[in-house]
Amino acid sequence: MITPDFPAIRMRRMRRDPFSRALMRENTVTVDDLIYPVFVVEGANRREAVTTMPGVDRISIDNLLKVAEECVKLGIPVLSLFPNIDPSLKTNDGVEATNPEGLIPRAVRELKKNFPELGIMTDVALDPYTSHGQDGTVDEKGSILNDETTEMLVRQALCQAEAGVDVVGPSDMMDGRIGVMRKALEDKGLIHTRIMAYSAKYASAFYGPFRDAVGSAAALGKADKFTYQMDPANTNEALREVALDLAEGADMVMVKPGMPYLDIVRRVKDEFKVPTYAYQVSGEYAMLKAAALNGWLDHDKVMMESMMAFKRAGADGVLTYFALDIARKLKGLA
Ligand SMILES: NCC(=O)CCC(=O)O
Ligand SMILES: [Mg+2]
Repeated sequence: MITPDFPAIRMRRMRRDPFSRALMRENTVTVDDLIYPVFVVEGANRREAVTTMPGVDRISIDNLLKVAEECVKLGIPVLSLFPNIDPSLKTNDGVEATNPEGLIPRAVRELKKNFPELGIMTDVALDPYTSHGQDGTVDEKGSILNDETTEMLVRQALCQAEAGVDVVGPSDMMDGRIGVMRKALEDKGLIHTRIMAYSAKYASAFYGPFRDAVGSAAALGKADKFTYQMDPANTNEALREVALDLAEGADMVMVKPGMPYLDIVRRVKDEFKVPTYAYQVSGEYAMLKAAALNGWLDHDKVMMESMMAFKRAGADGVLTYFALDIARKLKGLA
């Protein structure tokens, strides 16, 4: 069928050449969009592969400093730290998370001493520290206690902030934790610590490989996190969660997982117009890597296209295990 506008309007005209494609391009991916999550372990010169995340290692603090140096060289603005804690330190309440001499506070101090200009973010959550792999204290009946957990999270956030971290990222989904955390930080004079709230974190099966990486998979077993993380069926609920975290004092909000939840990213950005981030989680990384390793997908092309999809959905930045690969690609080094 011939439409009245054709051939006056030919959409293919602007797509014909690289120059006109560049002129009409609506979104771009830059190194400023990247937050690089890394897994930290105790010890010296340790580097252990996470088998379910090809290309990702758990590294000791000395090796972490080398990674940080590369991030600075490449211009990656922020590193985000996740610990793999020795099982002997894990308890029901996860109190090791509040130890100022623990793995993460030490890593933060070393990083800030050596690379003061590199942004450092920490995970505020108890699951790497609990004997049961849940993100909170569990009572006799198996319930995750909200207010007791929040108290511990506040102590964890203060401990990280006192070690000098720039951004705390509460990823636990307890109610009311942003408000008490913000107040506690202010009361201690820690007025510059930014809070990136994992506001809309879904109870997703895409976190599987991450739980191997931090060593919480075995402890968690067949248990799930549906009493605190969001139901993947819901959208409006995510907007309420974001509204609450902003009202309580979050500087930035996050949607997690990423690619299967781009509709949520777009709605959050449209509704609130605040700094909005997405987490391309371990399972998303694993599926792209696995397909690329099999020769079924072009690694770099799907990596860059997935980043562009986040930008198009309205994300201001993305936590991604591809961050180094993306930065090297953008700098023409890979
Ligand atoms: N609190 C951080 C995570 O749960 C990360 C999940 C993932 O990468 O799968
Ligand atoms: Mg909430």
